[in-house]
Amino acid sequence: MCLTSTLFRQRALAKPPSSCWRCRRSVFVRASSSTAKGDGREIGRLEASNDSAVADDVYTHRTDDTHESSVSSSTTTTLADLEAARRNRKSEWKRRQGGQSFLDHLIVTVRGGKGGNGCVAFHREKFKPLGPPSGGNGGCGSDVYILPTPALTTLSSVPRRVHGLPGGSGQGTWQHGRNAEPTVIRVPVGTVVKELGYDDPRRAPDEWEAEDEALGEISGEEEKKAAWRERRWVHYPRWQDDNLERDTFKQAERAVWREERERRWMRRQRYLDPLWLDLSTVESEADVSERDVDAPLGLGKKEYLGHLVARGGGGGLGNPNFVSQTSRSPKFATKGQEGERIALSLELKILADIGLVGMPNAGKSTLLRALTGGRAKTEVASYAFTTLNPVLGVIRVADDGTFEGEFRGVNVFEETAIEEERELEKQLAEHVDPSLEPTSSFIPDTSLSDSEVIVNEEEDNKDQQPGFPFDILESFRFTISDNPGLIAGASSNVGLGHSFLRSLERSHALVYVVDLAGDAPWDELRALRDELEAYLPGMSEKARLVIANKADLLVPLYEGDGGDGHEEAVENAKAKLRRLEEFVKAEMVISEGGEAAMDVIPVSAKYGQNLKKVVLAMKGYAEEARRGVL
Ligand SMILES: Nc1nc2c(ncn2[C@@H]2O[C@H](COP(=O)(O)OP(=O)(O)OP(=O)(O)O)[C@@H](O)[C@H]2O)c(=O)[nH]1
Ligand SMILES: [Mg+2]
Repeated sequence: MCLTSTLFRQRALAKPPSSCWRCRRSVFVRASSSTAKGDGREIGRLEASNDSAVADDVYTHRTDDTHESSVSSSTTTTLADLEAARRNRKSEWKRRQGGQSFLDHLIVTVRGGKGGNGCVAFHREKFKPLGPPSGGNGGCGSDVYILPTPALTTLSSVPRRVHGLPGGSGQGTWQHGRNAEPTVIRVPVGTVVKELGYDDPRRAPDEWEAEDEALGEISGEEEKKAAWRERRWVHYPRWQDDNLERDTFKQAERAVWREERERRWMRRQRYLDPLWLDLSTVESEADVSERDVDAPLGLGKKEYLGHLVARGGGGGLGNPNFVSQTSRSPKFATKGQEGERIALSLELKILADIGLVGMPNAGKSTLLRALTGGRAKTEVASYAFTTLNPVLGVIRVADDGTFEGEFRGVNVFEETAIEEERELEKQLAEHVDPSLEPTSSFIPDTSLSDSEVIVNEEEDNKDQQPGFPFDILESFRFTISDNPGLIAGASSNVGLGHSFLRSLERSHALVYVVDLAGDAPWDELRALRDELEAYLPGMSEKARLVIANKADLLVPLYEGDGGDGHEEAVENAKAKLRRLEEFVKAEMVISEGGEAAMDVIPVSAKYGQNLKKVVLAMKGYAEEARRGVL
């Protein structure tokens, strides 16, 4: 049943639309139609059952019945789905704010190249006025491949529409057209490619539906028939009418139709087994296929192009192909075939050893900056949803647990450039002090002079080069991904939704980050666990550790040491931490590791306190994962 009619009956639409918005045909379907016809098998049967209808039926291929069956499985779409889709669009839009070039989900429409046309020509030579037919065949359109490429880290460089190149047309004196070069879509390693299903509303029409659509706009049977022929045949100049009368042409037309029907049927079969590729490793030809032993000697080694996703159309046939006993000089040739059209959904899953999961403002980005000594360029600010897309950081650890961030000696990790820029803009807008310059990303140690601060920043750049002293100490490295904040209700796309969690699916271990200074960190933990479960049942079992951040706020470090209220603050902080630990013991067990409770480590990411413990624990998980224990 047509989706638009369903929506109308649910009163989601005020009046019935004149055409189905998904397949864009003006067929409006009866409410009583059967829902059992929705699969591609049925479509294939209906297509195949048109056996005897040849010349008159060739241009009206898709009947209303097939239209009904093709859209019948959409009936399950409800208003809640539409609302979820709207929220999804909104959260995607939010994630694209601020010129973010990171892209981890994309729908790409792919079209194989069109085949070149065949040629109608006759050989001409001196003293030989009536030469044989000599039109060349058209070349094949380009096939489209998809190739995982290690140099890419985001899908932003992948075009949304990919059209293969057309094949060259055939020419006189038996010159065949050139086959088009293959087209390669390069995607980052870790991309999952899924073909959109037949009933997916985001799917673009395939090559046959596109033709039906174009022909559907033409009124009158004769005109449709003429348009159908126009798309398939090339005639010798001024011989079109004559050709249409001839039996040889009618025979050829029937043969073309039979072959076309077979291709249509095969295309529908493809919907039953949609493409699904997990491109997690870099592949080479050697991994995938054996070399063809029958290939001619001396043939250069073929470059590996990746996985074939859409075939280019075959080239048209030149007029020598239609020579027969009864027709020695056929004056027609076929045009090139359309390439396959498919819609692919690309999802990028970042592979990190550890994934940070926490509410907005819990301090995930500050933690990543502290662990990498500020090398991971993730934004820190005091408002929710500062981080809009996952950011990866590499943690380098020495044997004794010293990590690079600690080694760099930066004291405080605070608000980064964006927060400062906003502050500056605000002040400029209020005309406070136009000469105000943004300060350094870090608040330096008060014992350093201004000139030393600058040196510190220069050294920061130098550290990127080889020869940094930590290179000698480093014995292990692992990756952490900082993620946008997850909030209760994210599963229904509240906030930024939880689409970014797809990156965490492939992380070996997850670590919760909660704000210990908040009112009820245990409630935060519960909500986080529930959201992970709502996203993917069983996903919360990957969580291994709870980091209780912002411990410094409970017991101020630099003020009142031993002063009034300090003892009391310490006692309160201890009591809160104990309560959190009890909650974790009671509710957050690691089932895989034999019902053990998760560790809770209080830290201050901002001031780099107690991070060594965190690093050692994370290192343990990463090592376990590499040994295949996790
Ligand atoms: N006092 C104190 N403040 C912290 C600490 N860690 C983070 N903050 C502050 O908390 C605020 C939020 O920090 P972020 O690192 O941006 O938090 P986030 O979890 O990445 O937030 P989103 O990206 O919005 O999800 C910033 O103002 C930080 O300076 C800490 O250990 N102590
Ligand atoms: Mg953040």
